[in-house]
Amino acid sequence: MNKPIIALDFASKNQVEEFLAQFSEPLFVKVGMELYFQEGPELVRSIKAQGHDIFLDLKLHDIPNTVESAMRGLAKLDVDMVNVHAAGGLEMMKAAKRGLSGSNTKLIAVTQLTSTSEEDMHEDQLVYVSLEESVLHYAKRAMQAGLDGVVCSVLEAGPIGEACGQDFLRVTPGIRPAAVSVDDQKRVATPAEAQAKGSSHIVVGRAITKSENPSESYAQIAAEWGGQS
Ligand SMILES: O=C(O)c1cc(=O)[nH]c(=O)n1[C@@H]1O[C@H](COP(=O)(O)O)[C@@H](O)[C@H]1O
Repeated sequence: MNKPIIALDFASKNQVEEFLAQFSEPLFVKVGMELYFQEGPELVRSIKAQGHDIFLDLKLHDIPNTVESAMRGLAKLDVDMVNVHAAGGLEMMKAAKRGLSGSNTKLIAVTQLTSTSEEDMHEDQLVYVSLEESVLHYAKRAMQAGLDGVVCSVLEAGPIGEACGQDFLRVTPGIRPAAVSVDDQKRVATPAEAQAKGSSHIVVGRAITKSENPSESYAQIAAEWGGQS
């Protein structure tokens, strides 16, 4: 099983270093927009040099040419995983993949954000299929574009595994241990549910980073998920 991916949603390098100092083992961490826009590629290099795996979550969504060039730059960081928005379309996803050619970085596509409910999707996007159908459609397009997998909620991980194969990654945020508040997430599940319903990876932020004892919360989540901590 894969390690839980810890979302390092912090605003500064100091906060990240303070957080990482509480762990003695190599982690799989996610660097997202908040941190990357403050600290840039230098921090990514430094986290990598400490032996951690990195999912660089910048959710690219632009015209194919721009995304391809941006990915060519990100490929040089040699991170483990990056993402785009599937809503950017088949050609954009193919272009993103071309930009990464020659690197070992896995490319996944965000389907419908886990903060989106079916009602939100209808109102905001005027998409009137079910949320699961929309997510499945995006997953099939991502597979057609040659991507390694998708970001989805635990609720869609099983159907995507059946439609796209078990090797196609189902990276699932929106993870909440039973006692932790849901905040802005709408499609949530516990680590044990993620395990039972076919996620390949879980992404956990606040349940660890805002915990009184992050390393203990991480160990509990990893044990419930069944991954190595
Ligand atoms: O691409 C992502 O990582 C992502 C996609 C998605 O649909 N939902 C989602 O929550 N995320 C990210 O996953 C993390 C979840 O954080 P918590 O809600 O604090 O566990 C955040 O860093 C989000 O940016």
